Amino acid sequence: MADDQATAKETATRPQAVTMQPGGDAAAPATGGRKREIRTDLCVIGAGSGGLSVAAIAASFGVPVVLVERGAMGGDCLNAGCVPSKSLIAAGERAHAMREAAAFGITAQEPQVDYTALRDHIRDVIAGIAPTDSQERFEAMGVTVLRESARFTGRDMVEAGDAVIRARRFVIATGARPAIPPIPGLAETPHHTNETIFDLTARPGHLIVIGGGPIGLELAQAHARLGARVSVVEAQDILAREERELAEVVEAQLRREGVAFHANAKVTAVSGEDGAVRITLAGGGDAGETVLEGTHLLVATGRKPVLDGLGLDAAGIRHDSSGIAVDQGLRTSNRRVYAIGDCAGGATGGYRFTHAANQHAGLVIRSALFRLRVKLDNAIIPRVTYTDPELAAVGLGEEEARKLHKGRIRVLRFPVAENDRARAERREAGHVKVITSHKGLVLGAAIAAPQAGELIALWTLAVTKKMKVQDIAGLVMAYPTLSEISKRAAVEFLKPSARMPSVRRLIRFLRVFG
Ligand SMILES: Cc1cc2nc3c(=O)[nH]c(=O)nc-3n(C[C@H](O)[C@H](O)[C@H](O)COP(=O)(O)OP(=O)(O)OC[C@H]3O[C@@H](n4cnc5c(N)ncnc54)[C@H](O)[C@@H]3O)c2cc1C
Ligand SMILES: NC(=O)c1ccc[n+]([C@@H]2O[C@H](COP(=O)([O-])OP(=O)(O)OC[C@H]3O[C@@H](n4cnc5c(N)ncnc54)[C@H](O)[C@@H]3O)[C@@H](O)[C@H]2O)c1
Repeated sequence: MADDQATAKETATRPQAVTMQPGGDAAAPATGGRKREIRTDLCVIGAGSGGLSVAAIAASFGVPVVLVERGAMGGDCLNAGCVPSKSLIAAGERAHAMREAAAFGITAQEPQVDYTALRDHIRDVIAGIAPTDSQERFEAMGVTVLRESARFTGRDMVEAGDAVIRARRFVIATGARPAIPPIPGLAETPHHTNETIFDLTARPGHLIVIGGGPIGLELAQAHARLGARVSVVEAQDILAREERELAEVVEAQLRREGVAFHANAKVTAVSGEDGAVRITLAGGGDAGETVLEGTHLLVATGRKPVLDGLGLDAAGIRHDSSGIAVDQGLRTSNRRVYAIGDCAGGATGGYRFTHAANQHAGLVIRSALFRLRVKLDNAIIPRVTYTDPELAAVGLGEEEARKLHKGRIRVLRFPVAENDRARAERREAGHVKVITSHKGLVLGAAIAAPQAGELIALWTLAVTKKMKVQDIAGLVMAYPTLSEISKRAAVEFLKPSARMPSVRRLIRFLRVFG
């Protein structure tokens, strides 16, 4: 989903079209079919979250833009990522609520799940959002949309179908795809990734998920709630990039819901056919070898940038396995070319989120259109895993903060179980953890709680605006809301001062005045 698109009111000046020879050189002798040349200010490759945002904002300023997309408009987020996964998760929540209803005095029921109808729900949500990202909408904004594969043929030239595009600036936003690990037998064994799992029309009997990161866990919990038996196999700890104490909250909840975990396990072999897969593990809590037998296999072992066929070398653009190398201004080694979103490596730090791609888009606009100096700040990008409870974090974690601030930090916690709203809803697992400097500057926060993805907004503001935790402690939060958890964690910062003898002496002294 592209952000920041709604502002494109005026249509952009159209790019100029002329005819030229193959190979991209207007002066070259004709050697075959003629290519049409398009001269434009901005050429964006990829119409996913990042590319659409750049195109929409540039068009809203009347800048001529060519947008090249070889697949579905909207990219991964709309078609195989955020939107289908959150639609599936929403269905899982409904099923879970039916099973858990007895605690509220309502007869609990085992939900009957129709996976074909579930797939239709997912498709319907995608179809509802698709017009926002559509070719028609972007053309109406004045963007020239080419449904082709783009390839650099020179430092300032891209070929796309029968067009050669010469642009002042290029933005590469080609996204990422599932990274499939080289496990013996995996390539020959039927398996799903995020590109196919949302098309299931029957409930998996036993879904084995390889990869205990955000994708693996979100989909594991959703399918378990929809009635599938689910096992997760992970080479490291579960949600290894997050703080252990918070990842453990999520893991414990999934275990309670019946998900089996095999963490710190090595998959040594995969075999089988449709409906009957076998995974052989070494480690994972068992001394020897374990064999898991399942009906379906989902591979969620990370993402790799989509760079194939882009002709990066022809344009002098450096890249490696983490993506296109960019500096803090999102510029590649070719100064005319930026790279944003999931395909970018280097200074982006591998933050692969729709909102990170949108943030990149905003920076590129300032740099390419207004020639301003821009600088990425990864510390202000929140990350959320949409399990239940959700796990959200922003800024520095405890270990990182301790290192950077030479141990002079404060760690504040407050449990969800002491929040009245959470109690009323019987969703008491988790806590908020806030890291500050010894003077109270908010360095980071992490939350495992219901709606942690919403709650992290306050801490994202605090980190972005370099606020002090005392500012949060002084906020009036509506009662009863989950947001009170954040305030109560902030108040923890002030508690030691309430115990200071000097403060108590002052109160005793002030009593003298009546
Ligand atoms: C299952 C799943 C769930 C996710 N959930 C979330 C979430 O809840 N929140 C969140 O913030 N993020 C989430 N993400 C991540 C999010 O989807 C990505 O970070 C985001 O889509 C990246 O946007 P992008 O523009 O970089 O790439 P994409 O959206 O992937 O778009 C890239 C586009 O470029 C096109 N392209 C590639 N090469 C070429 C070429 N040579 N010529 C022309 N076109 C080309 C592709 O066809 C594609 O349409 C999720 C991802 C997955 C897989
Ligand atoms: N809620 C969100 O915002 C959201 C949701 C899903 C995905 N995403 C984005 O997509 C990215 C990719 O997600 P992901 O979960 O696929 O990747 P990830 O890299 O976060 O996690 C993949 C996990 O697979 C494990 N793994 C790798 N090879 C393995 C093997 N052979 N056997 C067992 N385990 C193995 C890794 O140790 C890792 O923990 C995320 O980093 C995130 O940026 C975001």
